[in-house]
Amino acid sequence: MNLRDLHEKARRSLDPVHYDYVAGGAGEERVVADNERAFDRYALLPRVLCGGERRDTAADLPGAPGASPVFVAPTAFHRLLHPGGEPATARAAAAEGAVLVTGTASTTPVAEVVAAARSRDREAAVWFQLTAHPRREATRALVRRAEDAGCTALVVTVDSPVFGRHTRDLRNGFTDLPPGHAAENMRDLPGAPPGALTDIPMSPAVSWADVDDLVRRTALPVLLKGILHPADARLAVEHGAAGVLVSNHGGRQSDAVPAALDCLPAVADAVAGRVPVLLDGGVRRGSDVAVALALGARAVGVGRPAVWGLAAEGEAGVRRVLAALRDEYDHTLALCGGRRNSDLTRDMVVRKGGTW
Ligand SMILES: Cc1cc2nc3c(=O)[nH]c(=O)nc-3n(C[C@H](O)[C@H](O)[C@H](O)COP(=O)(O)O)c2cc1C
Ligand SMILES: CCCCC(=O)C(=O)O
Repeated sequence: MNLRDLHEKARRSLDPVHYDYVAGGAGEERVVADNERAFDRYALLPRVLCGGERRDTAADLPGAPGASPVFVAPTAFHRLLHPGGEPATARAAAAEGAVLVTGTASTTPVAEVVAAARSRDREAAVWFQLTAHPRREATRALVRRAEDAGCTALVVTVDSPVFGRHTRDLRNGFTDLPPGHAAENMRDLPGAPPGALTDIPMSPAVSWADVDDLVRRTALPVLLKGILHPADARLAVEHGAAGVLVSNHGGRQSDAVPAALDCLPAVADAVAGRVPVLLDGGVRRGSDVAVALALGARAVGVGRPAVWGLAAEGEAGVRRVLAALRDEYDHTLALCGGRRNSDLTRDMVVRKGGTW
């Protein structure tokens, strides 16, 4: 199965405006393209004669021991893309042992998303992606909803002090959710009526003090999503983050940043093993997973590939995407002479074109 076929099927089945919302990014979409292209710049240098019959690709993640090394990155508005919505995605992720990061901008309340995941696997880990609200009481209420729902970690998006300018959405005039859809987690939050994209307000005032407040108030591990600068990775650890997610939001915020993969080694060096480093952006094949793990990631997220699976075939489509990536990754690991994820090391990734 080729993930490109599912993408094509999704493209045919979606309203073109909604397709553009998912596929598109900020500005000229240079970063969208670069995230994928970055993986093409590297090759894997295998080790041989490593002598092991069994492989174990499980990854220990905050609030998710033994998870798949491929997780579902948070993406908004699943009911817009398939009637099964977030519950379909959640069941698929749980069935594949993959962490689902469910979003603030979910079209299903977080409690229902977690319940759907647990209906497949009682131990399923669902993390909650938090967009900090300009009003602290609203942010705290969102966190409480995630905690009460049974989420096992919080993923705070830190790359969105303002919303990215999505060129295609601006051209298509896509600013509001169609009638019948709402950002359900925002219901009855102070000052945040549901019903429009713009009702998930972002806050340019968010700072490290908010991270401190969050870490103090919740017992859940707090990961920061959207770290690119190694100095911020260091700060994240100092402020009590339980993990750092290297991400440029799939090229949907700034169109002037490096590919996520190109930021990974420096962030991994800065974190120096103190907390897990994760990555999302441009992961499309099992060998991409291997390159990212070798360059210092504990696990990698997929945004658009999971959405294409959902739009094309609902729960079964998401499962196919996650199963294919994990299976291809396992095969790549075998070809690299690895038995576990930590067998992939930085010396096994080389720039294409030779180094002499
Ligand atoms: C349609 C769509 C919606 C997204 N919504 C969110 C969101 O609500 N919060 C967030 O932190 N990231 C969001 N993201 C970014 C993803 O979490 C992730 O960083 C990105 O999609 C990874 O790149 P990839 O699509 O190349 O895998 C969204 C991405 C897409 C494509
Ligand atoms: C308005 C909700 C945030 C969606 C988002 O983060 C994205 O589309 O990239």
